[in-house]
Amino acid sequence: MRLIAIGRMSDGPEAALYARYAARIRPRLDLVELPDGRGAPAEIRRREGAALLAAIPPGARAVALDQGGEMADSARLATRLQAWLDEGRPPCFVIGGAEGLDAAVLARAEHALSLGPMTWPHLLARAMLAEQLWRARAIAAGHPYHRAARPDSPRGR
Ligand SMILES: C[S@@+](CC[C@H](N)C(=O)[O-])C[C@H]1O[C@@H](n2cnc3c(N)ncnc32)[C@H](O)[C@@H]1O
Repeated sequence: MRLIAIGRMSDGPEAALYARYAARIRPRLDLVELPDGRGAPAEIRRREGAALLAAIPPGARAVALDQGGEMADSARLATRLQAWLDEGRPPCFVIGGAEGLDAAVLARAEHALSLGPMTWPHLLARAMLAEQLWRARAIAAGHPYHRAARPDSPRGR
């Protein structure tokens, strides 16, 4: 599996968090970091979008991380991920920069995945994705890391 993302992580807390989960994921998750674009917001999105598109291998199953994407629960993601792997087309996840993903990247993606309706910083989104991929693989393997049971919320949804 691959993760293509805008921005370079230094040795900050986001990098440590990402590394903690990414190291556990099988099949392994290769990280490709691309530099932040320069210019006005629309130009940044366009330039970063072109770089992201160029980094997606031809024929790869691109999966965009996007607020407007599917809001799968962890079990659903586990099922999806297993199906993608069984098909022999592992996902190539794509995370945008501060200006978000260009429309061309969203159009290229075969699937869009949401981490919820809130906007997350792109470096944190990487760590959250890595944790969810590790959790998804733990679910698929029957590993006790994931505990699905939770009480009904008194506030509803
Ligand atoms: C700071 S966000 C970009 C915000 C941008 N204004 C937008 O609306 O997309 C940077 C990247 O992190 C990822 N991201 C942030 N929040 C997300 C969420 N709730 N679900 C999925 N991806 C998210 C997306 O790939 C996004 O392009």
